[in-house]
Amino acid sequence: MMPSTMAEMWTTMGSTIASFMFVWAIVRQYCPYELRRCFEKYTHRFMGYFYPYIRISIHEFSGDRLKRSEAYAAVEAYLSTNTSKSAKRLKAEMGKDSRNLILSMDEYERVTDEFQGAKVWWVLSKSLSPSRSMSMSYYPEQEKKFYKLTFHKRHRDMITASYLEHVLKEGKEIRVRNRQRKLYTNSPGYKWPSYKQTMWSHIVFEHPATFETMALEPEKKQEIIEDLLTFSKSKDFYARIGKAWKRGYLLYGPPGTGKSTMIAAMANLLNYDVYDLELTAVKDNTELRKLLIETTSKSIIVIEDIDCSLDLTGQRKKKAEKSGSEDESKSNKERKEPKEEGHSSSKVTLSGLLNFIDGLWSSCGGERLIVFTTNYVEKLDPALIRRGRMDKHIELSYCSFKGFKVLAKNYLNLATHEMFDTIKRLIEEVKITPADVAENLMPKSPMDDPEKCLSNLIQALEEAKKEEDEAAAVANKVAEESMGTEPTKEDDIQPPSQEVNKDIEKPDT
Ligand SMILES: Nc1ncnc2c1ncn2[C@@H]1O[C@H](COP(=O)(O)OP(=O)(O)OP(=O)(O)O)[C@@H](O)[C@H]1O
Ligand SMILES: [Mg+2]
Repeated sequence: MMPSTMAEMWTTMGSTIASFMFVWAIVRQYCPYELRRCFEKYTHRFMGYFYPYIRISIHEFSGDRLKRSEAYAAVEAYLSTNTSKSAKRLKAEMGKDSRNLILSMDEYERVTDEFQGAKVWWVLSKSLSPSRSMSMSYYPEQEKKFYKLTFHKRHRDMITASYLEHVLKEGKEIRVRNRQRKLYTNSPGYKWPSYKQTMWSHIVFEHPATFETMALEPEKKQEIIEDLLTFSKSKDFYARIGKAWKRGYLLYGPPGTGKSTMIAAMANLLNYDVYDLELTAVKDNTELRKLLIETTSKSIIVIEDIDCSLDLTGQRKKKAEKSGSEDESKSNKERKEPKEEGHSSSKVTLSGLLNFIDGLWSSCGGERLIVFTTNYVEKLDPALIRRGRMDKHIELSYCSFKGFKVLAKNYLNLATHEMFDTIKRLIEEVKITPADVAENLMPKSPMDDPEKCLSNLIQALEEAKKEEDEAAAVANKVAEESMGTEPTKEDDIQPPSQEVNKDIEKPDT
């Protein structure tokens, strides 16, 4: 019987579609994967003739399977704030600073959104990867999640041109606002290949360091802050000059001068994640590249003690053999020596590392800082730290009086004090690291008042000065004696103990 009115025609069509949907739901539940795919294909073709709606899917992992899709993450964030208010089943995840819960729609939940008068529907769906039907599959079985956007075909142009752009833009902004920053590390226990398993493990990044609390010359501090902020706002500039949007920082100086602290301050200033890359745990250059691909935008990739991580200088082994006995005499305050055990397990080469920093892959993923730290800047291969790779070299050195004042404000809440004059005189004569100053300013018992802490510091400075003077006197005496008698035997001259800390060793020739 032919439908007599428009209303009847729509009803008939509606019930046909509903029947198809019902059959499809059964097929989806019980049929093998191949059969289901085939059924889906022909159903979609058939429905395409009658169905006035268009569907767009945004998958969590794209075909390359390497990286979570940015579009998916942006849609997820957009829906978490904009539309999940109308959803009835929600997922809750911990938000920024572990203070609030972020709600987002649960699987198969459907929400409605409106844009410029058009109604659209979002559903979070999932399908099974083919491996479920292939028992010999290489990859473990996986669920593939995707968002489905449905809208009427008359809105096609508007949705594809404006609405999707609006969703992505807003979603990205929400992600930056809400995201809990993370500290990642490359886990040695990771087994490759495993489908979609990330090579990084992470915890929440909660380091409290800021540039404000760092003991540093104010001008230097300001220069670094401006450099970082300029970088973070220079997307268009980098695009215009045809350069990947990344910047390399080399932080060098003796132990305890604030290199690691500065990395935390950088991350806090820019609101970036931190990837702490342990090079010795990276098997080879290929694995290094995979690690790089998995890092996200707005992040700092850190390689601490770069000179210890790999045989990057070509002089490392020779040095280690030669300086065996010297090392024993050095205090543990001195600079770290290379970790020999790392060399045997890691086959990462200098060229692999250079590629990591500025090869073709390094431009994937956007806004990134690469930071190296070292105690031995002269030992590094010049190719590794040349400008363009490590764009900014920052020396962190012993504590100045201005640096001390920052620490006194942080630790004792003192802007000025009569004992400051004595400290100023001593600190200008003695080489003391900010870490040592900080340690002396730290109250050791609840009874310790600021005066007690300041006098602890003065005592430490006086002792250090005495040691320096004695060491200098011994060195002078030895020098005088050797000049007066035998030809100079440089090996016999012991440098003053503080000087050992301070000077960066010259590379072997
Ligand atoms: N410039 C600084 N400003 C404020 N605090 C500092 C500074 N330098 C060091 N400190 C304090 O000393 C401690 C050690 O500093 P940090 O770990 O940053 O030194 P480092 O230069 O990374 O040393 P290493 O070369 O041994 O890794 C920090 O916890 C911090 O409290
Ligand atoms: Mg450090």
